[in-house]
Amino acid sequence: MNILDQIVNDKRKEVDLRRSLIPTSQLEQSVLFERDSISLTERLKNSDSGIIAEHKRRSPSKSIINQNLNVFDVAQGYESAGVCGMSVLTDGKYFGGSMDDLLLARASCNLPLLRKEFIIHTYQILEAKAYGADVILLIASILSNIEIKRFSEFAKSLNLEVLLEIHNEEELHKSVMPSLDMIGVNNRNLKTFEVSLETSKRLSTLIPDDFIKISESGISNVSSIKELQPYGYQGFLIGENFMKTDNAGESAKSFIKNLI
Ligand SMILES: O=P(O)(O)OC[C@@H](O)[C@@H](O)c1c[nH]c2ccccc12
Repeated sequence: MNILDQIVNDKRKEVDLRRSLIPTSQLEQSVLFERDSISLTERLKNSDSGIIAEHKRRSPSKSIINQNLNVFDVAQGYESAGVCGMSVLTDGKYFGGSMDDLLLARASCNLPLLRKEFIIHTYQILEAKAYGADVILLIASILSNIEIKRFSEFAKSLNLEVLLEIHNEEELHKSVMPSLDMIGVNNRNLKTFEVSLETSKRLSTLIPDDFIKISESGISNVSSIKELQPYGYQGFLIGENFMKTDNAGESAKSFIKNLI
């Protein structure tokens, strides 16, 4: 069994447990359900940098990245650095994140927030809304075409934007549909952890122009972004490169200064 299969197996158990404790009616009562979403796509369209900065304590590929930062400093730092949006990992077992991280990020900044999670059930989309997210991630390699349709349409009905993540051509073809807002190419293969920016370059021409294109993972310098921009990428998702430093916000700030 590869690591992605393991994560999804654990996630199914976790979601069952969560659903048995907190009914959807309770999630729908969250005050954050009434909040107007902030559009990530609009920010990306109007940005010179396109940086989406991630809060990520650890990962299965790198183990510990940084356990010493707190989410509100990171969120405020990213906001004052001028990023377009923030991605918050909420998986606990493999990434050291939590729903509380999302909630604290929401309370600390006015950035569009992406719930970075392995979504396999509509319940997790309600949770995303109830804890202050503006955008959800759907990972094509773990979902069927029908699930992608059902989940993305459900997200849109809650005024959440949808980022669909792909890693190869087959995943792209099975997923393209009007209920998506952004298509992200993960440069990291989640089954083997291999990283290559060539994946973004290769798939770029196949992504229809109706979607904002985002390149994800393994971006550690400005020259990688300059390399990807001619391929039509308007968003760049960066985690480890900022989180491995003592001050993620300052790191993002100097990165953006060098970029624009
Ligand atoms: O830390 P990096 O290499 O900059 O990567 C960030 C982000 O792209 C990565 O965390 C990610 C992309 N897709 C995912 C899906 C699940 C968990 C994590 C991810």
